[in-house]
Amino acid sequence: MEPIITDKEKCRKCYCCVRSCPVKAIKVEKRYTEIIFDRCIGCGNCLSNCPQRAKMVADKVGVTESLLTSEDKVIAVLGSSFPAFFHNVAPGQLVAGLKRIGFREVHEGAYGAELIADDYARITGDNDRTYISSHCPAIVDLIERHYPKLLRNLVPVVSPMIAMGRYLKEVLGPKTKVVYISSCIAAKFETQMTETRGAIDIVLTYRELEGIFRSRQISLPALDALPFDGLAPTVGRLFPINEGTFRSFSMSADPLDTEIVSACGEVNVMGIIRDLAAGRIAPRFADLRFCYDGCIGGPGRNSELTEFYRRNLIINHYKQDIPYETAPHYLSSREQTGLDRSFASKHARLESPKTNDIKKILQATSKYSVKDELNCRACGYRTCREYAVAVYQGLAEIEMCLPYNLQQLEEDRGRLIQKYELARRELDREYTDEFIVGNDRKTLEVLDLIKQVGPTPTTVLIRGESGTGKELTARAIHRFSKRNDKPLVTVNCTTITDSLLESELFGHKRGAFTGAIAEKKGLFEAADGGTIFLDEIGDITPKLQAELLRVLDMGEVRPVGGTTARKVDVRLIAATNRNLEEGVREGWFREDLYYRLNVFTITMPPLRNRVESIPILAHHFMEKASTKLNKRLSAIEERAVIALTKYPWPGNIREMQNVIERAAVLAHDDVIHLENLPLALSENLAGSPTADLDIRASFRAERERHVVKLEKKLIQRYLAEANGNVSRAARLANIPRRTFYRLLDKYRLKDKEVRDMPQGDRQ
Ligand SMILES: Nc1ncnc2c1ncn2[C@@H]1O[C@H](COP(=O)(O)OP(=O)(O)OP(=O)(O)O)[C@@H](O)[C@H]1O
Repeated sequence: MEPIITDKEKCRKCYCCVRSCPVKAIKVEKRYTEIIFDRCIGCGNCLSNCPQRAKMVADKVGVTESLLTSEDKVIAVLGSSFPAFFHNVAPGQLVAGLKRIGFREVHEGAYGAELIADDYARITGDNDRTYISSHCPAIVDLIERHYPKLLRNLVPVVSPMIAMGRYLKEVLGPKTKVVYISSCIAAKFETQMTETRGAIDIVLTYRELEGIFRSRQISLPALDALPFDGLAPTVGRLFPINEGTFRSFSMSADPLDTEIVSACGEVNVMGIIRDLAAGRIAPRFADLRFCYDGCIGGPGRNSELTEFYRRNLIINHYKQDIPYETAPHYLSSREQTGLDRSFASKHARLESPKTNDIKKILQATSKYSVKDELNCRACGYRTCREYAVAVYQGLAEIEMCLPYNLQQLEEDRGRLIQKYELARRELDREYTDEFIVGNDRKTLEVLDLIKQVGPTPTTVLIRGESGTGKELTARAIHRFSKRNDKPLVTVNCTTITDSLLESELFGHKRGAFTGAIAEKKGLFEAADGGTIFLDEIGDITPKLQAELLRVLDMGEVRPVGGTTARKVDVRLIAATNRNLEEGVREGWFREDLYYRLNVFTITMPPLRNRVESIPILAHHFMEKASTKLNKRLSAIEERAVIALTKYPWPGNIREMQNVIERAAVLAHDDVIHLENLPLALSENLAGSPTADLDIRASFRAERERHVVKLEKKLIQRYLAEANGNVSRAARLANIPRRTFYRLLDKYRLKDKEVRDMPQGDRQ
């Protein structure tokens, strides 16, 4: 099993591991990130930097436990940094704890540094080439996997850990099992290498060992100290701290000596390795450790302690007299141990992209020029180009680019808003689709015009005061048209600013104006095949008028910032309450557009000219209000109807609808009374000289109301008797089917069957 594992469920693809990996050994999969072990150097950065703890050390506790219960002689070796981890207990108590869990002997790994000291001094004294220390397994991996050119510069000697393993097996026999305990993750990788395999059986972290003590309920401070086994190290105990190599190997370390380079920590080490590989520097010896603060800063360190404190703990341990009980066989065998090692190139070469490949990848993430390359590092790579190379090599994904993602989201948002708007408009149409109510001559004339012009492709201009039903008429025209299965897009030209209206109607290209970060389709395109209703057309700018004329003349739209036009098939219905003729005379409305619009005009009469329809409209709005307010209103008091008919209605039908809704709210019983109407209406009625007229009007209104109710009930009854079959219901009623449909429409009795019936059947 690989030493580091990924919990795929926990990984949230935040790219922290990608960002912190010095050799980009992380592959981004669809839902998680994975380590590429051929490239990994075991530095453990991905472990320390994963906020979700999705990257974990593969647990070696289980195998250690079963080894301890076997017949084998199992020896524990404490890495030289152990005093900087187990700082609350005496070293002897730790030894006692280890023996309690079954280790036969406990050694200090620091002795391993002393084992290799002579070889180091000898080899690095030979100045035929630059030597790079090989005691840090992450450095060895770095060179073997990424800088094979420097292989010959590595000191051909094993690390202190491997030296200890080989030494112990030499002295105690090859069947002895050695468990090495340290803060180093790369050590776990090192034991698996062909060149070093067999020396150490298991590498545990200090934390894993702590876990074993906990599970066995062993409290170290409560134990009596026991002596260490084997040979006691001296200067080797200083090995884990920064520059400890020189003390442990008895080498001189003059800070002014440019022949010797000593560095620890990723940034420093990577810089030196690059310099060495490029031949920029050629010291006699480069002592390198990948972790900051040396081996006391390993990924498995005690991070509750500061570097300074950890360092002091090591120095104090070095100065202490630690009890040892050395068996005689340890005193003679040291000379025989073979401590040399070889290195091999494990360089897994990834295919390098060509300039054109990089360009294509950059373009796929909307980077068309150098200016677009933000190098923001959100993806984990230092530059957009490094990231593009990783995408090419299959290590990264296009979706990792944050600015690109944001742009995509913005585009999607734009598309969704547009879809939502269309859906909302359709829903509005579905649920508020109203029929034109009124039985006065002028309303009937309007209905006739709608029926005539509806099925034609003709542009219609609807004129009339505000609230007279212009939009209702536009909807009715669309319903009567052959396009009624396609969208009706309604736009109020005064609700958005002129510049936005243009892009709203015709769309825009990316970068057409500040904020146009993505291309957007316009409403004309959204209405393709259907109808667009431009309300308040008298208020659009001359520039927009020109564009509109172009759409009407050529049947094509040109997006803002675009050079090419797109064909659209849209029927235009426009409405205005402004005097366009005056506009033409005064120059604020283009004459050519005026003539283009004024092909078929429907003028909506103001409510004051359709007084006859007021009672029926009032009842219609009362029913609407009942449904909306969930009230059972059944009548409007006679006096109230008269007051409604006498009022001049400056706000037309909309105003009346609002008045009735307000009255419906105020009504205490199921009748709207005069008192429920606004004062302006009731006062208008008081002392009216036309009382007779009022009574006549009220009689007509009452009769109309009763007739309407009766008619509706009859239609419902016939429909029920015919089980919803309209043809049969019409036969039962002995009226033409078409008339029956008209009545169904009038009373909004469009049951499911009627709706589902093909259009032709309804004629
Ligand atoms: N003949 C009618 N029958 C039923 N309801 C009507 C009628 N005319 C208008 N309405 C209702 O009155 C309200 C105003 O109508 P509409 O929005 O069509 O008027 P408009 O002339 O387009 O107004 P504006 O000029 O302010 O845009 C709507 O709720 C509409 O349903």
